[in-house]
Amino acid sequence: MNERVYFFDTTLRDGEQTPGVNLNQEEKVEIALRLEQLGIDVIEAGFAAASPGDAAAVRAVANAVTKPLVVSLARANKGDIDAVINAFTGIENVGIHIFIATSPIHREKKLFMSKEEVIKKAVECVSYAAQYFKHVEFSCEDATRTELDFLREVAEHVIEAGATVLNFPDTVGYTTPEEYAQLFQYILEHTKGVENVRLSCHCHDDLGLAASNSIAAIKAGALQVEGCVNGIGERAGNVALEEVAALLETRKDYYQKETGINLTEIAKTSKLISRLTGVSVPPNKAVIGNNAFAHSSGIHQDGVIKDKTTYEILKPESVGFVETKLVLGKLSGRNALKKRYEELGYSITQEQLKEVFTKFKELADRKKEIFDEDIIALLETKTSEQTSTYTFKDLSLQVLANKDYRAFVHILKEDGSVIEGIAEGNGPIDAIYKGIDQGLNIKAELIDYKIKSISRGKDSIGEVFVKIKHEEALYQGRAIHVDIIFASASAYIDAINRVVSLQSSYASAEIKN
Ligand SMILES: CC(=O)SCCNC(=O)CCNC(=O)[C@H](O)C(C)(C)COP(=O)(O)OP(=O)(O)OC[C@H]1O[C@@H](n2cnc3c(N)ncnc32)[C@H](O)[C@@H]1OP(=O)(O)O
Ligand SMILES: CC(C)C(=O)C(=O)O
Ligand SMILES: [Mg+2]
Repeated sequence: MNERVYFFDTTLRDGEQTPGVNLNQEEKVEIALRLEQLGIDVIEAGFAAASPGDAAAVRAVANAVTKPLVVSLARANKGDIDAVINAFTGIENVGIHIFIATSPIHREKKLFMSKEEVIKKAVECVSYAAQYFKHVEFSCEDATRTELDFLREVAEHVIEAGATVLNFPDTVGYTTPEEYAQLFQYILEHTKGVENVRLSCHCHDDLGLAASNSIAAIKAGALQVEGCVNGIGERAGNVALEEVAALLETRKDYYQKETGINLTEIAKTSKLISRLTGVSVPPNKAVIGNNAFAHSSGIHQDGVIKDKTTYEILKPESVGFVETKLVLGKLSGRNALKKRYEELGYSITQEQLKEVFTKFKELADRKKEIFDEDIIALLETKTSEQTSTYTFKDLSLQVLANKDYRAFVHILKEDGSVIEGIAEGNGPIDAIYKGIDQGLNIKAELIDYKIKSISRGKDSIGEVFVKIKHEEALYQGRAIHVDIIFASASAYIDAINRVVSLQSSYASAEIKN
């Protein structure tokens, strides 16, 4: 039978120590209820002595949740402990978390206490709190910079005084996986009474090792992991609990541990915490980042289409995300493009795919990300161009001394010849349209011109609609392109193609008659 690892969430306490984060009572309760859904075993709801508001929030959280145990942090002094006792008066399933720093740096430079004084304070406080709480967690702050034999000494004393959980925080993110594992092994092997308590790890990410250190501690025998969803917290943050949970699940074969975490709740919990704290999740963040299940290169996309396990070790739906994302862009291949068309309801032949893929790559060279609207537009453009007599080729513009424009427009005819039209106008579009008229020797009046962006972002595709009048009849034209000048010229030529096509159908009707 696999051992059970307990998840202690301190998003509402250490997480609130993230610079700029301040959660009010309602927000703490909302997050706590979600943490309960996530399957968190212990919720550290705050630091009762920090402010009357936090004491009230800690109480409100304890009243709101049913299953998880709720604790409040307290320094090793009677005042802080009394604040927790008062906050939890009359509530079941609560506990206290008392801490004092044990490292020489903190003893000498912050607390101004000797080893003996630290032990005395710790014992006094744990014994006092144990009269009120069945669950008393004790933390040796800055444990990873503490002499190992002193840690053992403190541990033995507080176990005797009534502590039920012993936590060895890597307060400043200083330790390494090997060293942290050795700390737990040492405590487990040498501490009297250790079999009566649960050992806990608490890692900060100052050197980017919070997850590696936490997992090393678990492997070495820690049965509780403390951290925050989204990895928020003081400085570089705490370990991201979702990473530890996902790792223990994905590599159950190796770690052989059970947890109470409902992985499918991770996405919702992460989003709520991000919204209420205002701390956004980086796109590349493991498990919860926007890109965590997005594949952008052709070879990966091809693999994932054939079988997701080629490039996914975790199913997005297993952590509450809807689906794998294939992000279309410059590095995508035909298989991903075809799949997206099919998902959007367009079935295309290999021949069509070949043609549209060339346009797709041209577009992708100009745009960072290709959206669904873009690829639909590509397909539609292709269809309308199939019947075109004239196609816009390129143009150049000159600004004249009087601020008018002169346009040199090149139009490709069906037979491959290029027609040039030159004209002046009071704006670039006016000059281009007059240039097209001149080149094609046609007299059309522009009745309407509209431009809108089809997709998202600064490099979005522009869609231009034009309406022209020719010999009393109205014709519409439409074109899309990332370059709006290109789209404007193409839309006008599209309308002219409709004039030409109607004229040629009249002509053939007359011949038949
Ligand atoms: C590693 C961690 O994350 S620890 C948790 C950190 N979280 C917080 O500090 C958030 C809440 N903190 C607060 O609101 C305030 O700091 C309070 C209300 C707790 C205390 O405020 P103040 O009384 O003004 O003290 P201040 O914060 O300036 O200094 C901390 C004092 O606690 C002492 N102290 C620090 N840790 C402990 C401890 N674990 N046990 C006993 N005393 C401690 C310090 O030595 C210092 O004492 P001093 O005033 O005699 O020099
Ligand atoms: C209060 C303790 C547990 C803490 O947050 C730390 O040492 O990082
Ligand atoms: Mg901490």
